[in-house]
Amino acid sequence: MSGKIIDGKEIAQSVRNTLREEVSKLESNGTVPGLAVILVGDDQASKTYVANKQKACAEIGIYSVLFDYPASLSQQELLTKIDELNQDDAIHGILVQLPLPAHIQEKAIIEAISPEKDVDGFHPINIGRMMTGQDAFLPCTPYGIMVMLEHIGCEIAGNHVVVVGRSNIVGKPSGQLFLNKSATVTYCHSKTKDLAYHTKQADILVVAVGKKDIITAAHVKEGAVVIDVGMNRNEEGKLCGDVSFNEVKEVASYITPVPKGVGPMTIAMLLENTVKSAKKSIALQDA
Ligand SMILES: Nc1nc2c(c(=O)[nH]1)N[C@@H](CN(C=O)c1ccc(C(=O)N[C@@H](CCC(=O)O)C(=O)O)cc1)CN2
Repeated sequence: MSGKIIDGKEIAQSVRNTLREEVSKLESNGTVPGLAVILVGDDQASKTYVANKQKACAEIGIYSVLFDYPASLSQQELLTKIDELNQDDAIHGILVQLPLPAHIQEKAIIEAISPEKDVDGFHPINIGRMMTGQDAFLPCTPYGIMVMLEHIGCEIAGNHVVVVGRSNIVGKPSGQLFLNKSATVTYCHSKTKDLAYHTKQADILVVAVGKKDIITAAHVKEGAVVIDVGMNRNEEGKLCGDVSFNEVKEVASYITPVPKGVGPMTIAMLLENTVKSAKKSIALQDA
């Protein structure tokens, strides 16, 4: 079997096309969705992601404003800016690009963002809402994975999903979203004994570890759907995921590539959350 490649770039484009129409309707009713993007420090990859997020906003008519700070910014200065943005009616979403410099506590920053503007879906209130099946801003990468699977018509209920990785922004919430859709979910991590035993049970395998080639063909059941969230560089400096793509695609029924797989979906879902927040703010004004 040779797996079909899930084209994240194409699916993200179709999400953006739908959003462009929604933004134009909002605009004609006097609301321009607004996103504040906060970048602290000089991390090159973060600069690229932030630039891509702003470009995607511009393409569909979302107003975005960048606050680009040096790594020396204090935690208090950042908290003050977030407080100001929480109160700014032109801003519907606030995004603080991660990782932050070591002297700034990620938890304190995430918790300072109003849950109603938390378009990254990282605030404990949104995580709690997601866990209890309430309406919430969903974390963009896990949300993007669900949209990709829906796009290919992948059955979730009753299927066994194995998530490799337990980060707060990808692994843990991905498993929860699958559970919400009635999958049987197993989490694997650095202390898991016999990783291949578990991953071979997966109908859907999600890999978010950040280690090149951690998943090979020997880890994958014939016909499984494989979602690679890894973002690594190989010996030649080229982007690659956590999955040995060339060999696993021969075993999987579907597989996401890196690049042009999950990454573009992360940005598309950020736009989706920002538009959702703008719509909610209008509903609140009208109530
Ligand atoms: N505040 C946040 N910080 C971080 C998040 C997040 O969702 N919110 N996720 C990651 C980084 N990330 C988004 O910020 C992200 C990573 C990768 C891509 C992407 O489109 N990748 C491309 C390749 C890009 C390249 O050439 O370097 C692809 O896969 O095709 C988008 C977003 C950590 N921080």
